[in-house]
Amino acid sequence: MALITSKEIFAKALTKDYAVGAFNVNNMEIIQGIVDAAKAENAPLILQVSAGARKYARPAYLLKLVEAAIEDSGLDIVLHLDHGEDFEICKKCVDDGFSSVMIDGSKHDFEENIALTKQVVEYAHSKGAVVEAELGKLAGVEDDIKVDVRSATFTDPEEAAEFVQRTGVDSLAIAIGTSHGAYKFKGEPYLDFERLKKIHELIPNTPLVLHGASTVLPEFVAKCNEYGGNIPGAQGVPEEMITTAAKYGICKVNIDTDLRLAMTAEVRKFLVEAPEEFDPRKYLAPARDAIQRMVQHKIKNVLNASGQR
Ligand SMILES: O=C(CO)COP(=O)(O)O
Ligand SMILES: O=C[C@H](O)COP(=O)(O)O
Ligand SMILES: [Zn+2]
Ligand SMILES: [Zn+2]
Repeated sequence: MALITSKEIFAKALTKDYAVGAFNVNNMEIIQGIVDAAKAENAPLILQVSAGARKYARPAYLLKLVEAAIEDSGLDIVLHLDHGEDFEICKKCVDDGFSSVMIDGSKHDFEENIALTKQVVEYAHSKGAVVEAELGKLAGVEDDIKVDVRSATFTDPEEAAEFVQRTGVDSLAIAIGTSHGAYKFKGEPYLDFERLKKIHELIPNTPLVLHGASTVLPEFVAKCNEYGGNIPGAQGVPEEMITTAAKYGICKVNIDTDLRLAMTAEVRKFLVEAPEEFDPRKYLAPARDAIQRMVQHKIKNVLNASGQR
């Protein structure tokens, strides 16, 4: 039971066409639900922390919670910085003991992204950590502005090959049509699988990462809306598309929105059905259990990572 890098688990995933779940964590109940699911499924696991999570939960708390999760579960776990904006936050997290960091240089031009990524790779590798970079832009989601997939800048396969060769990065997040949040597609869901296949063909040994990979599970959207929520038209990536993507080099699948929906649906339901209750444990416990069920479902039926630990 230890903090490990993703090197070995990605190498195995690449050869066996399954993907490793990378789940965003923000508090104890979310961590417990995810880790219990990975233990039950005997699956490799990445817990990832965004800058927003570091601000919300504070770094020291999250680090200790993940250490406790490793000790309590006996599992090897990857602790990953999600969407690191600059060298400084990547360095801070590596120095804090993260085994993996993402430097998200996708907002910079190609050469600037390469220079920034190389700087992070050099430092992280010197400390035994691994690095994820990003090439291509996911469409952002702002308030009620529905994502127009065409507004995203998809990853160029030849550029991806040059980027990996020049930076030495360990894994690469690519843009093929996904976006963060609950409103991923205006019309029919669409991922550019031809582009993914081409990227995988050019860099077959590079683990690829899919951000914005939540399905925005309809059952949770319906439950949220049934108990006072208001998220009409929320739509994500169909689960079969995620399973297909794992056959073409996608080794890491980022999931945050489905965690949020699973937790929020349970809390909303409880608060409507038990207005007399005011013990947070009464609604955080079922929320944690809902997260565990949802993550186990993803591992078993979407990522095909059960038993791959
Ligand atoms: O990409 C993500 C985290 O980096 C999460 O994506 P979702 O919003 O689809 O869960
Ligand atoms: O990249 C997006 C993840 O879902 C993290 O989101 P956050 O910045 O709200 O924590
Ligand atoms: Zn990005
Ligand atoms: Zn992301």
